[in-house]
Amino acid sequence: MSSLSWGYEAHNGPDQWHKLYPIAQGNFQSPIDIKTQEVKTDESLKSLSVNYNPTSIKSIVNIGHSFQVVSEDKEDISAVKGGPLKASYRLNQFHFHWGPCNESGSEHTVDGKSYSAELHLVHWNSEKYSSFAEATKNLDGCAVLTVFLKVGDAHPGLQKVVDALSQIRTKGKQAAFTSFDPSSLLPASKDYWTYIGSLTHPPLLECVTWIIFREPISVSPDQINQFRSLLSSGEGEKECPILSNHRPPQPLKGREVRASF
Ligand SMILES: CCCCCOc1ccc(S(N)(=O)=O)cc1
Ligand SMILES: [Zn+2]
Repeated sequence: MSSLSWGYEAHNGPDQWHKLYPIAQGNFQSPIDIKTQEVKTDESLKSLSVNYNPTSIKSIVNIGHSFQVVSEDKEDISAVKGGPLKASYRLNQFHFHWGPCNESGSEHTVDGKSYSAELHLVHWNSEKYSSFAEATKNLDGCAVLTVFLKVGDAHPGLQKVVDALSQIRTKGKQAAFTSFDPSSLLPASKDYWTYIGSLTHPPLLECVTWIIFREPISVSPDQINQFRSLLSSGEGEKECPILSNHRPPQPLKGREVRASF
C-alpha cells in the first residue's frame, strides 16, 4: 500500500494502515465501542454550545473515499464550545461514514451495535492554533461532533445534501453548496458521550476530543443509498462505487468514556 493509496479494501484497508502509519496501533485510536455500563456520568460536564451560521457553508466535494461539505474557517463563523471543550472550536467540514448494507456502516458502536452510518462534524481549536492542519498535531487540537444515522423515515435536513451528490459523482469533483445549516442534522437531545481519540483514517493523528450524541437521527434507505452511488473512480474511469468507508472499533487502552447524562 503506497501512502497515497490507503483505502477500505482488503489490500489497503484498516488492517494495513499501520504499515505506513504506525500510530494506527497507538493508545488513543478511534473509533471505539462505547460500553454503556462502563461510561462514567460526569455532572461537571457543561452543556454543548453549538453555533453554526449557514453562511459559512461553501462547497461539497468528492474526496474519493467519502464526500465533505466544506465550511469557511478563516474566522469563527460556525463553532462549538462548552461540554468537555476548554476553547472555541471552529467548524472545518462535515462528512459521513457508511457501509455496503444498513446493518453496519457507523465507526463508533454502542454495546457492540453498529448504526447504518455516522456523521462527523470536524472542528479545530481556533483559540490556540492557526489552521486545522496545525491543530491536528496537538492533543487538544480538534473536536468531532458525531451523530449516528439509523434507517427509518427520511431526514428533511439531509435531503439537501443528498440532492447535491449528483453534481459530485466522481472523485475530485466539487460543487457550490451554500446556505445550509448543519444544526439541522443534530438530534433533539444533546445528551452525549465524550473521550479522547484520533482521526479515524490516515494520518490517524491523536488530536480529537470526540463528542458522540446518544440519540441517532433517522434517514431513509434511499438517502443512504445515494451515499453508495458516489464513485471513488474519476470521470471517464471504470465506475467504482464507495460502498464502505468505516474503520472498525479500536482498543480503548484504559481510556475513560464520560457521559453528560
Ligand atoms: C493533517 C491533514 C488531515 C487530513 C485528514 O483529516 C481528517 C481525517 C479524519 C477525520 S474523522 N473521520 O476522524 O472525522 C477528520 C479529518
Ligand atoms: Zn469521519
